Amino acid sequence: MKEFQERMKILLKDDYNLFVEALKKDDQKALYLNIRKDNGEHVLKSQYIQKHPYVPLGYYFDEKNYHPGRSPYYLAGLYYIQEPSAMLVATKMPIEKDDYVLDMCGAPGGKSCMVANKLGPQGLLIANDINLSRAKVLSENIERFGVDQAIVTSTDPQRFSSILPGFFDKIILDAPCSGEGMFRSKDLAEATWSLDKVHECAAIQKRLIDTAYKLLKPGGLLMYSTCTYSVEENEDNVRYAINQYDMELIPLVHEGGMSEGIDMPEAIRCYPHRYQGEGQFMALLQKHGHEENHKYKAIKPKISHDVQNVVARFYQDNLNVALPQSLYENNGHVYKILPQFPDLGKIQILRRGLYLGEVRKNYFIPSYSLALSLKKEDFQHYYDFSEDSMEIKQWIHGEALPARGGKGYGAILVDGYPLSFYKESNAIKNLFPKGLRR
Ligand SMILES: C[S@@+](CC[C@H](N)C(=O)[O-])C[C@H]1O[C@@H](n2cnc3c(N)ncnc32)[C@H](O)[C@@H]1O
Repeated sequence: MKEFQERMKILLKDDYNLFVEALKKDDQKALYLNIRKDNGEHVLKSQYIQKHPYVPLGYYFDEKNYHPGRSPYYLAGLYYIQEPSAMLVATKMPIEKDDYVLDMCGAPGGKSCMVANKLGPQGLLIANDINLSRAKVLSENIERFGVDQAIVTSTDPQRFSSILPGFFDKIILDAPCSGEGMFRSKDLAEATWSLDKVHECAAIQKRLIDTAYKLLKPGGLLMYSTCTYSVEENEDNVRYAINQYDMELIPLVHEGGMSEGIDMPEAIRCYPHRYQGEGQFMALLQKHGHEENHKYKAIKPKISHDVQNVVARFYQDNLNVALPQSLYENNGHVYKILPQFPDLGKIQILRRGLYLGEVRKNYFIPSYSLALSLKKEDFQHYYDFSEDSMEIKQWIHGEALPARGGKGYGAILVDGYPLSFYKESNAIKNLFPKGLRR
């Protein structure tokens, strides 16, 4: 780590001591609200939060006194907990409602869920991570946010190149990196850093830039970001993109505390002694060139009449919303797909749009994600309990509740926000996912 410290001294000059002091402090926690949930701010404990100055829907919170991650509101998808500098990446990415967006290295999903906050019904997000177990977490977070314009995949992004060249309006490349921006004081004493690692990461990042360029539409935007300070992994790679390809650096707006890139005023660097958050780098690049003539295959609805009828009957008997127009069934698992969803061939897909639930024999088991994508008024039946009620504690623990005289499927709500489905007969049977119970 001595070598890392020497490099930081050269990089930061007079600021180095301030930087070392800042690393002694606890890291700052933050969250942003899910735009799909009305009035989400009211569920936050106002005495422990502070509005993030530059992130719409973003808040810092006091982790010593407030644990929003433990609240049932978290399980109801009201917010995403993310490091405050990392939040800037998707905040600074200009996203239009009907954009097709790829999050190449998406897990656990902090940027993907914020992109989903900005997309409209015609938009598309492909959220990918090469690592399957991390991609599963990404998929769970997309589920919790009730997103229906997203496909979650786990593949080497290079594999998209033959299927979707020139397809995306926007790509976020939040690259795997040496992670220097996440170090705290104690890390400085431990040998977890090496220059070899920096060079290894820089090489991987260049290959990811190559792929991103192929996948972008002419005129499309690439947000390149890392949580590290090394110039090799940041400005050098941005220069590589500009020199190697027909790409232009688009200036990002610097707000209080954000620093310029090294000899690159268009880019943003965040340092813990200047900005309330960890280390972060981001730069926005635009691909030049003319419209290319590629053909993409859209995924077609695929469901048998019998299965569709079972799902339709469930909607009619229990919900106040129409059955989605395009459904896709895979071994009894039913998804709502959208016309803009491309056919991804043999790429491993973890989530193909909104997962509605499973048809077994001739009945339908509605999913947690369906519940979280709906509003209170979309259910014909529900029981609404407060955040700190015994019923909500029992529910999250996986217990059934005593019957209250209803029949069939409905939603358990926490202060008006759907948390999961239940099935009532002689008890209120718990359909909250087993893996999330606590
Ligand atoms: C910095 S993290 C991404 C954080 C994420 N964007 C977020 O905001 O929650 C980098 C991710 O890149 C993934 N990764 C590593 N190599 C990759 C590759 N070649 N292609 C795609 N993802 C990769 C890692 O599994 C890791 O989850």
